[in-house]
Amino acid sequence: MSEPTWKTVKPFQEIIFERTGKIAKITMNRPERHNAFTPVTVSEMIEAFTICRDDNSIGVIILTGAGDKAFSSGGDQGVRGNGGYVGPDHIARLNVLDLQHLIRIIPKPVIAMVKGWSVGGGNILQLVCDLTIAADNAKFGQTGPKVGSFDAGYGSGYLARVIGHKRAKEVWFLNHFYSAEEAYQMNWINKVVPLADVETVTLEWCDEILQKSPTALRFIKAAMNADTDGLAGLQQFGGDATMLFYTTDEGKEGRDAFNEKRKPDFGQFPTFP
Ligand SMILES: CC(C)(COP(=O)(O)OP(=O)(O)OC[C@H]1O[C@@H](n2cnc3c(N)ncnc32)[C@H](O)[C@@H]1OP(=O)(O)O)[C@@H](O)C(=O)NCCC(=O)NCCSC(=O)CCC(=O)c1ccccc1C(=O)O
Repeated sequence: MSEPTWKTVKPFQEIIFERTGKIAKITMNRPERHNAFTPVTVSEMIEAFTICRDDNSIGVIILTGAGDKAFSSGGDQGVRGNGGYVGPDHIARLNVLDLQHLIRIIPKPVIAMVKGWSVGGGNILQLVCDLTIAADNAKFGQTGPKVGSFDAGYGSGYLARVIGHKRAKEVWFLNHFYSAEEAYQMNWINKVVPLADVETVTLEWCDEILQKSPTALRFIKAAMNADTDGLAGLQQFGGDATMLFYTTDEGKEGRDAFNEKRKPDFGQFPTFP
């Protein structure tokens, strides 16, 4: 595979947002803090993911951290205030929860490309991505109870679905770090590759995914989320079904009949067993 040419999509302060062809890459860019995120980092990621969601020419998204030492070490404890993390607007917030949700509902595959530390809220971001490819220097863990924090949402319930309840409690109660190989054995991640190959392999997976039907992938993602996310997941799946229905002649007949002030003729459309 030839070297990719990454082009900046939009300049940001605390992330890098690039693309090569139909592949977007969002990089948390605070390597001096092991890519710990602030409210600014998170709101920039939300903006970049939203651009990816709306851009029809982007088919798959990579989330990663700058440098080889860390994917992310979670919320920046230096800007943790009273009730959340504080940015330039002086409001304490946990906007990473909005980002987790966005990664879950964005109807395109999101791949975490993990090098080095994947810790705390950073590791939850890795968890909520659809797939994770790790370099062999990656280390995974939750530190919340050590630093006075916890994630009782995806970070607990979804983690338990992914690696099992006993393992998830071990992760949260003991706060150990796990090697990439251990994380792979626990089904926490999809693949471990040498550090030097991690981007090449991630791009190969992206290229394979891009050969597949985007609508099929969208529904597979939504269906799996519906299974784990309750009514919110079903809402997402239902929204996708409505979107498809709106593209059918039967759906359009309802709209057209209303606008033309006539009775709709739904009998003309086939039904399937
Ligand atoms: C990751 C470490 C184990 C790496 O250790 P080491 O290799 O020895 O590097 P260090 O020398 O410790 O770190 C280098 C440099 O970076 C600074 N740094 C590292 N992590 C952070 C951080 N999270 N915040 C601020 N700064 C950080 C470190 O101080 C060093 O700076 P110097 O100036 O050189 O001293 C180790 O670094 C480590 O344990 N880091 C802390 C990990 C951690 O506890 N993270 C926070 C967990 S809590 C969290 O993420 C909450 C997230 C959240 O918002 C949330 C809340 C509620 C619900 C959901 C969420 C959610 O995120 O989903």
